[in-house]
Amino acid sequence: MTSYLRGWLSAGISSISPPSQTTTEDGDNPDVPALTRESPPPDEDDEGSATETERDREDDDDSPPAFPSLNSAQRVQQKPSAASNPLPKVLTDTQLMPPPPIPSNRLLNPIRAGSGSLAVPPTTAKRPSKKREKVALAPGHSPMDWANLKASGKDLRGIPTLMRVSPSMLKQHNTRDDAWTAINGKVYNITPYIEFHPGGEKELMRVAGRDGTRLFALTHAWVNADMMLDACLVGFLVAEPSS
Ligand code: HEM
Repeated sequence: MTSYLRGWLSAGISSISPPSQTTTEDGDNPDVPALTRESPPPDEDDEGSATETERDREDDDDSPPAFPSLNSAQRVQQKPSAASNPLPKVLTDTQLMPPPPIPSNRLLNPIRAGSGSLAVPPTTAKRPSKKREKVALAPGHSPMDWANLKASGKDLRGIPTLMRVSPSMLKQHNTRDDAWTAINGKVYNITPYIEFHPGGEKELMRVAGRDGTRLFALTHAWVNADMMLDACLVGFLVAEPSS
């Protein structure tokens, strides 16, 4: 180990010439060792005499350089054998990827299939027993008008703060002018919505004064009650307080 280090050190030092033999760049600090030039440039005289004739010959060559240069991108782009074969290669039927398999009947018709990840929710998969009536809404009562009314900032709740509503409290709000219903645990004042309901007043009033979650879901599970009635939120349905 020691001999290895010694050998390595001496080899390193030998490549550095002693300060006395070198001329440093600034020339006035002989203590700083400088690297010896392993291959000093040839003498100027030598260079001149050896290449004189070659240089003369080069100077005589007046042929311009190739343009575009031989390895330029421009040249490469022009290169493809497009000239010889201008048409792109067309794959035959056997070379093409086969078409995907035809989906099974079950995926195409989830309602008939009965279940499966693509099936519609069971609440609306069943044919309604009664004919559904869509009511002609009075002018100024379109879904867009309802959205505008909600956004107007008008009070549609009829109460100052949100409340806990028990089923017995809910029951008291069952008239057209004061109708509340509960859907998914939230209690809404549905009176302002009556004239905007596409299913009509009569159908909507079926849930007045009671929990309408089930009937609502059975009728139109796709309707987002939370979004439709957010401005009418009165409070939250709670269990009857024990007396
Ligand atoms: C309580 C909150 C309710 C809200 C926010 C509400 C909202 C809506 C909306 C947005 C539609 C139009 C749906 C569409 O075009 O796809 C609709 C239609 C309808 N709703 Fe309601 N609804 C409510 C309650 C009820 C209730 C309790 C019934 C009674 C069963 C009912 C019966 C209907 C009917 C029959 C239609 C029209 C027929 C149809 O579009 O297929 N709705 N409702």
